[in-house]
Amino acid sequence: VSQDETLLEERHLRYVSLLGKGNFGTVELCCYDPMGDNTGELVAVKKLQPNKHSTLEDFQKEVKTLSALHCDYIVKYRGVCYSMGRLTMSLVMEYLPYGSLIGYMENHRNSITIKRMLLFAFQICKGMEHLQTQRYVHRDLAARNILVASDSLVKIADFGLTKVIPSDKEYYRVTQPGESPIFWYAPESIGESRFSHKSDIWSFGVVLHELFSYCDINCNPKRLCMQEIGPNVQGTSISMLLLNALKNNWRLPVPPNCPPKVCSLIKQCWEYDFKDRPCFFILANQIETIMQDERENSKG
Ligand SMILES: C[C@H](Nc1nc(-c2c[nH]c3ncc(Cl)cc23)ncc1F)C(=O)NCC(F)(F)F
Repeated sequence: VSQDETLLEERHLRYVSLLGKGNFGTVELCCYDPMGDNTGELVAVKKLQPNKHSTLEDFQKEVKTLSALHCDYIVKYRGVCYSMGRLTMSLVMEYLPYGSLIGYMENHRNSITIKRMLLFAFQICKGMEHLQTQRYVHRDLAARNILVASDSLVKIADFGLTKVIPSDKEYYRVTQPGESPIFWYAPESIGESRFSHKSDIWSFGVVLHELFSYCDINCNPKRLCMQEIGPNVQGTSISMLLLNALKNNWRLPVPPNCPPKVCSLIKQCWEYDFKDRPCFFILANQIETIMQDERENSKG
C-alpha cells in the first residue's frame, strides 16, 4: 500500500452529487471514507475526461500547480485518484460548502457589507500575491472561480488555465486560445495572447467590479461588453471590437454605489499599458488601508 497520502483509492471515494461542469470534465461532491464508517470528509473531485480542450498533460499540470500552492486563500489540494478500470484520473480538493462567489453574492445581496466585500477582495489579492511568488499566472481569475469557505473566507480555485512564467521572461504567450474568457482579459491578452502577473491584475479589477456589483447578472462583464460593442456581432470580430473599445478608453461602467476609493483601485487595474498597473502586493496594502478607513467611518 502506498505511503503517499495524496494517492487516494477510488474504492474509498463515494459519489454524493454533481457540483458543476467545466470545459475539462465535471466536478463532483464525494465523501472520501477510507475507514468505511462514514467518518470520511467531503471532497470536491474533478474528473478529467480527455477531450479536444484538455489532455492528460493539461490535467497533470493542473495537479502539479495545485499541489505546489499552500495558502489560506487558495483551495486546498487533497490528492489524486487513478481509476484503472475506467482509465480516468481525478483531482481531489477540499470541498467549500458555500460554493462559488457568484451564487453567494446573489443569495446574500441584502446582508453583505462593504467591509465584508473589502475583506474578500483582500483575500483574493493575497492569494494572487502568493501565486505571483511562485511565478504562476492564473489566466482565468473571475468571480465564477472564487469559492466561499465561510461568511468571512474566500479562496481562489480552478487552476486549469494556470501557467508558469519562464524564469528568463516576465510573460507567457499562449498558442491555443481555446475558450477564452475575453471579457476578463487585459488588452495585451486579447490582442497578443500575452499573459503576465499584470494581466492577472486586469482580471482582478474585473473581479472587483463583479464583487461590488453583487455579481448581479445585469452588470455581468460579458453582458456590459456586448452592449457596448453591439449585440449583433459574432466570431473573432468580438475580440477586435472589444480591443478597439478598450484602446479608445472605454471601460466597464463602475458599479452603482461603489465606494470612490474602490473605483480608483479598479481604474488602476485597468490601465491600458500593463506597466502602469499596480502589483498585488501594492493592491493588498491599498485595500487594507480602505478597510481601516471604513472601520473609522462606521465607528464615526
Ligand atoms: C466545475 C466546478 N463548478 C462548481 N463548483 C462548485 C463547488 C462548490 N464547492 C466547491 N468546493 C470545491 C470545488 Cl473545487 C468546487 C466547489 N459549485 C458550483 C459549481 F458550478 C468548479 O470547479 N468551479 C470552479 C470553482 F471551483 F472555482 F468554483
